[in-house]
Amino acid sequence: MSLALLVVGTTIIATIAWYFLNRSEENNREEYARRNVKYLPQRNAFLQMVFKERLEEAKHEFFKQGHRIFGYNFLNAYTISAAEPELAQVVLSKEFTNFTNRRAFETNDPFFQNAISIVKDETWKRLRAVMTPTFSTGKLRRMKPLVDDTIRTLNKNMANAIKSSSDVNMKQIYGAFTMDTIIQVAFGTKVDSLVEPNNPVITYAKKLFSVDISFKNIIKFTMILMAPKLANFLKIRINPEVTDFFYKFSMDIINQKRKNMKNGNIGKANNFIELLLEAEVENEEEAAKLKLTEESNVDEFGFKKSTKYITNDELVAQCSLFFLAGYDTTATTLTMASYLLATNPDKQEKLYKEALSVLGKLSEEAGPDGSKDPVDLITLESLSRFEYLAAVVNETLRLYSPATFVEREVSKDMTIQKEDGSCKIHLKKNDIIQFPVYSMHRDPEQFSDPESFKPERFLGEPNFHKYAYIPFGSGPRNCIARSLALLEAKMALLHTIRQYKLSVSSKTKIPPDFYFQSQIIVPRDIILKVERR
Ligand code: HEM
Repeated sequence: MSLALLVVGTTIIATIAWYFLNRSEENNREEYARRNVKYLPQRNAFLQMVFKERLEEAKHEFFKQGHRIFGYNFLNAYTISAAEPELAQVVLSKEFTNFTNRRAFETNDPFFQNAISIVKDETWKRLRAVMTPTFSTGKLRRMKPLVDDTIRTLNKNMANAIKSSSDVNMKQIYGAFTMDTIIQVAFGTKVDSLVEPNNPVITYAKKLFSVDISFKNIIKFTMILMAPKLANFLKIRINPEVTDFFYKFSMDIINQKRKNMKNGNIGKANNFIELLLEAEVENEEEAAKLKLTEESNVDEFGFKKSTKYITNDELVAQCSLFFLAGYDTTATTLTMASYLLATNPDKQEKLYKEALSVLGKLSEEAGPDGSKDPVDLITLESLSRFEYLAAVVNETLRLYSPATFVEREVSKDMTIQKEDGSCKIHLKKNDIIQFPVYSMHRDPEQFSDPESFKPERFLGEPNFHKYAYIPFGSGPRNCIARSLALLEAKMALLHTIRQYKLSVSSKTKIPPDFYFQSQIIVPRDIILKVERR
C-alpha cells in the first residue's frame, strides 16, 4: 500500500515538474524567437551543470552543428551567444555606450561590490580612468625589475625540480611563478611560493583559487545571482575568510605606504598599491585644478568625465582582483604553451633557435662591458624582437584562451546586425550578449585547420577578422592588464625554452584534462619531461 502511494506520489510530482519544465521551455523558445534567435534547450545547460561537462565544449558542439548564434538561459538571464566577429565589433567597440557593463552581480561583499570587473557605468568609468595609467608602458617599465626577480626564482625552481626527476609538473612551476609575480606586482611583497607554502599570503591565495568549486559555493553563488536581496539579507558571501584576509593584508600595506608618502619616505612607485596611491594624490591635485564645464565634461563615448578618485575599499578590492584576474589566466597560458611546444617539437626548435639568435645579438649590442645575464639583456623594447615567441603566445591564447567567452549587458532595447543586414538580433534591455571566444577562435572560416597549433598564422599581416581573435576581450572594457600579462608570459616562456627542452613523458596526459569552470579554462596538472639543453 505504502509502496503504491510512493509510486503514485512520485508520478504526480514528476508529471507536474515535467509540465512546468515544458512550459518554461516553451516560454523560452518564444522569447528567443522574438529576438530572432534559436533557443538552446535549458536542459542542456542543466545537464552540463549536473554532469560537470565543460560548458564551452557543449556550446562548441552546437556551433559545429551550424548554430553560430543561439540563445540559452545562463545564470537567470536571457543570454545570446553570437560567434560573429562583426557583431563583436559592434557590441564591444562601435556601440560600447549601450553595452558598458557585464552581467549584474549584486552582493554585500566589499570585494565583489567594488571590483572594476563588476562595477557599472560611472563607477566603472571612474575606476578605469584611475587604473589605466598604472598599466602604461612607462609604469610597466618600472614593474619590469619585479618580473625579472620572479623570473630568477622561476629559473631556480626549474633547476631544482629536475634534480629529483625529469618529469616536471608545469602547472605547479608556472602557478608558483604567476603567484609570486602577482604578489610582487600588486603588493610589492617578495615571496617564493614553491618554497614557502606556509606563508599566509600563499595559503589564502591558494584558497582563493581552489578550482574545484564546492557544492556549498555553488549554492551560495546561485543564491547571490538568483535572489540577490535574500542573499544580502542573509549576509551570504563566497569565501569570506579569504576576502577578509586580503582586505586586512592590503589595508595594512596601504596604511603603511600612506604614512611613508606623507613623510616623503617613498621612492618612485613600482607596484600597484603604490601606483594607485600615487594616482590618487596626483588626481586629487588635478581634480582641484579642474573646473570642467558641462560640455567638456563628456568624453568620446558620451560619458561624463567624473573626477578621478579611488576610495579605500575600492583600492583594496582592485588589489585582490588582480589576484583573481591575473593568476589562473597567466598560469594557464604558460602551462598550455609548454604543453603545445612539447607536443609540437618542430615549433619548439624554431622558438629555441630564435631565442639563441636574438639573445646573441642583444649580447653583442650590449658591448664588452654590458651585462651578459639573459634576464638583464631583455628589456621591454627588446622583447618585441622575439617575433616567433609572440606568435607562440598568441597561438596558445587562440587555442586555449583562458576566458571562454566575453559578455556585455544590454542597456536598452535595440537591434544589432552585420553591415550587410544579416544576423539581425532584437536585443532587450538587461539581456546578455556573449561572444564565445572558445568557438570563435576555432572557427574554420577565420582560421584554417583551426585545431592545429600553427604559430606561423600570427606572423605578418593577420588574415582573420580583427574581432575573430579576442583573448583579452576588446574595446574600452578589454583586459586592463593585457601588456603585463603578455610581458609575464613571454618572459617566462623565453627563459624556459632557452635553457630546457620540453617533451612528452609517460605521465603526460594527451589530450589534457581541464577543471569544470563556467567562464575560464583551467588545466589539471600537466606533466612534461624537462631536460637541460
Ligand atoms: C593571459 C592572461 C590574461 C587573459 C587571457 C585575460 C583576459 C581577460 C578578458 C577576456 C577580460 C574581459 C575583457 C572584456 O570583457 O572585453 C579581462 C578583464 C580584466 N582583466 Fe584580464 N586577462 C589576463 C591577465 C590579467 C592580469 C595579469 C590582470 C591583473 C593584474 C588582469 C586584470 C583584468 C581586469 C581588472 C579586468 C576587468 C577590466 C574591466 O572591467 O574594466 N588580467 N581579462
